[in-house]
Amino acid sequence: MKNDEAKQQIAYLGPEASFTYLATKSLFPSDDLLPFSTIPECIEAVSEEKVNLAVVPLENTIEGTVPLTIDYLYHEANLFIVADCLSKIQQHLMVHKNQKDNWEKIEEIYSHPHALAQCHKYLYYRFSSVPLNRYSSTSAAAKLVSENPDRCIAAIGNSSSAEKYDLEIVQRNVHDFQFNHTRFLVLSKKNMRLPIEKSEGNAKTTLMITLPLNVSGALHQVLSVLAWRKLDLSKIESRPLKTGLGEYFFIMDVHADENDAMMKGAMEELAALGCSVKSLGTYYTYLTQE
Ligand SMILES: O=C(O)C(=O)C[C@]1(C(=O)O)C=C[C@@H](O)C=C1
Repeated sequence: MKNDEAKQQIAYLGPEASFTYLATKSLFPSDDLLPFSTIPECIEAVSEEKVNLAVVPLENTIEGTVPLTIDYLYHEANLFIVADCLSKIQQHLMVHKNQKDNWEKIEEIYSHPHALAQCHKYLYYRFSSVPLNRYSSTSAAAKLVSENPDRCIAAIGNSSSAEKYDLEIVQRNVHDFQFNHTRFLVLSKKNMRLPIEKSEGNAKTTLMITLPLNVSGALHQVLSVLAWRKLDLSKIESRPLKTGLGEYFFIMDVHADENDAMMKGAMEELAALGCSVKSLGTYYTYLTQE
């Protein structure tokens, strides 16, 4: 990412060597990267202007949405997406070097819940009686293992965290499906676009839409508004409004600029139909190295 001004402060889900760190480092190689322990803390840091930007995971090809990110963006924060990026995810099983000959007798496994879920089949068939402990990130799990040389415990995470925390990788690529990618968002308080050197495809806009309650065919109307304008959707997902069962909001990615005449018209028409529509901004996808 080009950066002509002074160094920016970028929040990420830490500690160092998490998947989010690797994505952040690849996007902002010469900025100040600040680790936070949870996704909400990253989002709040940028909302409270303690940092310029935050990088958070949004969705994964195996496990789907990271609900905390979407829900926090809808219910708690007022931020814009200024770029997104796709990273290849390879999960490895790692132990303390003192335990490398005992790894088949592991007593507990730690990792981020999304990472554990990406390795569900492997863990189920190989370590069915071993407790799986959800931890704040894959790198936090690796750090925990490094701080407990006498315990026969393992972490699941990437090879950078094995290197950083001096662990032994005992099984490589334990994720259940080979095509494993996570999409990360770069969030800002300002609605702007980051200048990106290696971007892929056209601009994309993320919309959060709430339908009028109890109107039959409301979702069909929303889709029609986009369809007749030939606005291409690449994602649609519903999440609970948290107001009652059966009440949802929708997050949609539309392949168009929010300033295009067709998008402006669509947003006006959606509002006229009684929907509440919020644009999280127009941005480009950055390609990280495979
Ligand atoms: O735990 C990490 O290393 C993270 O950066 C979080 C996270 C996630 O929330 O999805 C990021 C990418 C992988 O999909 C697994 C975990």
